[in-house]
Amino acid sequence: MSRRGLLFILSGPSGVGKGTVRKALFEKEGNELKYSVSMTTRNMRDGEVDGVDYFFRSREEFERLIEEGKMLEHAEYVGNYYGTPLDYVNQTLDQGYDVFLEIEVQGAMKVKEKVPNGIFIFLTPPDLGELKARIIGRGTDEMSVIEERMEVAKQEIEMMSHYDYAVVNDKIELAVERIEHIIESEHLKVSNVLAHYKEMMKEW
Ligand SMILES: Nc1ncnc2c1ncn2[C@@H]1O[C@H](COP(=O)(O)OP(=O)(O)OP(=O)(O)O)[C@@H](O)[C@H]1O
Ligand SMILES: Nc1nc2c(ncn2[C@@H]2O[C@H](COP(=O)(O)O)[C@@H](O)[C@H]2O)c(=O)[nH]1
Repeated sequence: MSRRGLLFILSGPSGVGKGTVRKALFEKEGNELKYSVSMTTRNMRDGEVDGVDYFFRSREEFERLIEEGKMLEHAEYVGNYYGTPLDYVNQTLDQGYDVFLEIEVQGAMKVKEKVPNGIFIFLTPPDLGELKARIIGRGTDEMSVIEERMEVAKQEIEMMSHYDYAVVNDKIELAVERIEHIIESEHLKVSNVLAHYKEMMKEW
């Protein structure tokens, strides 16, 4: 594989279904798309596995990695750090694989500054009532945190204009199909096809 991979960023308000849709997408996509596991300082939830769901790290370690320039982006979200380890993303793109990030909006905007040719996808809820119902239904947050997440969600929805695509998560399978279509279309863009041919021609 000679072409550098494409970087896809799935973002959107808390509870809209980013994790659910991403997992369903990866079950279908096999090995072609690589998921970048994030790092966080929040506590592990029941059923979560270190290195699979997140790299769970202390605040001290996270801050050291920020200082050392090891994070592509990071954000403080509801009292904890979340961030994308830089080396994995760079190495995987260099190997020619597409990389997929699932991150909140502040972090996505930082990636946009650093990687303007990333493909930014905003996952939207069918409506705000459904968003709140999903966060409550998940049963992972206390009511005060849910209210905080809803306030952040309203500000985040206003950031949609900075994204390339908006995908409504009404039904999981439909949201996954919409994202698959986006990935396919991005591969057909002349700029991306041309980059692939330019790399090939260097080798001839
Ligand atoms: N299309 C959908 N229809 C109904 N429920 C959904 C749908 N997508 C996700 N959910 C449910 O909504 C809840 C929130 O989903 P999920 O945890 O994936 O959201 P998230 O955006 O990753 O949240 P966070 O940003 O807080 O990590 C879960 O209980 C999930 O099962
Ligand atoms: N800026 C980043 N945000 C991230 C990253 N990984 C996950 N997230 C987002 O944080 C919130 C909260 O997640 P939760 O697991 O505590 O519910 C959610 O919106 C995630 O998408 C990251 O690397 N950078």
